[in-house]
Amino acid sequence: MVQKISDSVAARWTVLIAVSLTMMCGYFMCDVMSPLKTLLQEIMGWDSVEYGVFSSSYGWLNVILLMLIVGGVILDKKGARFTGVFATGVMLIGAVLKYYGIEFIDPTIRTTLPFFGEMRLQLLVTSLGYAIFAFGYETMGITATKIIVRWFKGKEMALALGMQVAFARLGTMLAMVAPIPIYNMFGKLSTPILFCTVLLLFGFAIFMVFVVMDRKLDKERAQEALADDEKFRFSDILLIFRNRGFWYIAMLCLLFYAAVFPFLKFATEFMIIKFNVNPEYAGIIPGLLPLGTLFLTPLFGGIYDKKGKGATIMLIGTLMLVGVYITFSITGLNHWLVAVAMMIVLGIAFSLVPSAMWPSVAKIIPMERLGSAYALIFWVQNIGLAGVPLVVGIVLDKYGKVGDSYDYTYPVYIFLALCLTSVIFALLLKREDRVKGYGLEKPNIKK
Ligand SMILES: NCCCC[C@H](NC(=O)[C@@H](N)CCCCN)C(=O)O
Repeated sequence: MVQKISDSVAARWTVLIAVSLTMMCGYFMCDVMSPLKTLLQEIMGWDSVEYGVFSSSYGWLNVILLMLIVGGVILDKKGARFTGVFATGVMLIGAVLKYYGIEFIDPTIRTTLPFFGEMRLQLLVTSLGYAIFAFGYETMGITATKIIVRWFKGKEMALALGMQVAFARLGTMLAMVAPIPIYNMFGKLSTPILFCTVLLLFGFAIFMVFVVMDRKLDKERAQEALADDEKFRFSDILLIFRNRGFWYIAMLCLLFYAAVFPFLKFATEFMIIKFNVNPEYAGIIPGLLPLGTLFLTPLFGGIYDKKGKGATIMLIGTLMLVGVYITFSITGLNHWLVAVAMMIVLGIAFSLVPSAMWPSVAKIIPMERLGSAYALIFWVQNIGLAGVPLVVGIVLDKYGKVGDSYDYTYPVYIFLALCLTSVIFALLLKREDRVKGYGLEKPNIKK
């Protein structure tokens, strides 16, 4: 049998590292504003609703204009190399616009928009930048997943997917920990964004390593009769829509991720207000979450590969998240050690669910529809990623204002409701697996 470049362990792990590093830079940019929420309020005058509008702009293009689905189509039509370069370029354009908004636009200038009414010009431009960035970032997310499937199919795929998520968490951790020290060093709110933009440029360059190697793989594969298994087809969407297991996992993804990533957008301020943490170090506690997931996601992925129990792993993860938000909701529990302990539990939950969820999609949806399925799940998930921060911002502003500060009781209830509902979908998925025999409880590696 002819050896392909993807048969070389060194080559495929080089590809994984290159793609994961590009994504890591994207994850850093995605959450870089989160620890700056309080400073945005103090320096630029943004209130919680405005911060919520900014965070929800994540879905303006991806969800409302269905651009995430367009990203999936581009991926099919033009392939992973083109789409990766395109998506990283789009991320860069969005990042530059976001930087421009914060650095150069006077926060007092207001503009009037049809339907939306009056708003800060700075908020509008920064949000547009974030919306463009999010389109590139999510498109790159689907592209990265397909690249890993393409290079690792039949090999250590779940471990590779787990490693990519681990790199992603490193990016989120940087976003939690680095912005405030960078701000303190340079005294400007825009500098952390500039820092990320430069890193993204590095991500763009490193993606070229993949481009070169993948071109080689393409040449080798051209000699084989390739199955048409990586295409995005509109007809596939209907077939996926009829699959109940898909909906259970998509809803679980929507609810679970909506209870974690949007929380991180408010977590630094939450640590300051509820646990009286010094603002200078407040980002470090939420930063513990990605730190733990960094090591645990590949570990749990490996366990799923060898021992199975995917549906149970997801159920345990959602139950742990419920425990975290119940603890956060108890008024008297406000020692910073409780915050640290809960972040560790949250980190374990946030490793369990993704490590089992992403490989499980491949057991529910046949290979030829997997690309479409990932694009659709990302789209459903983006509804929560975009909508929940806006709802939390509005709730904080309407019902949580306490002088210049906020009471986070209602937002914690919102997050608790989201994860309680996710438990229901985890249970439904487990039952559907028993009925349909998807094999979610079976190991991925066949003996
Ligand atoms: N190979 C599958 C990787 C998915 C990882 C997953 N990412 C997402 O779900 C993205 N749609 C967006 C996450 C938003 C982060 N700011 C993850 O667990 O990160």
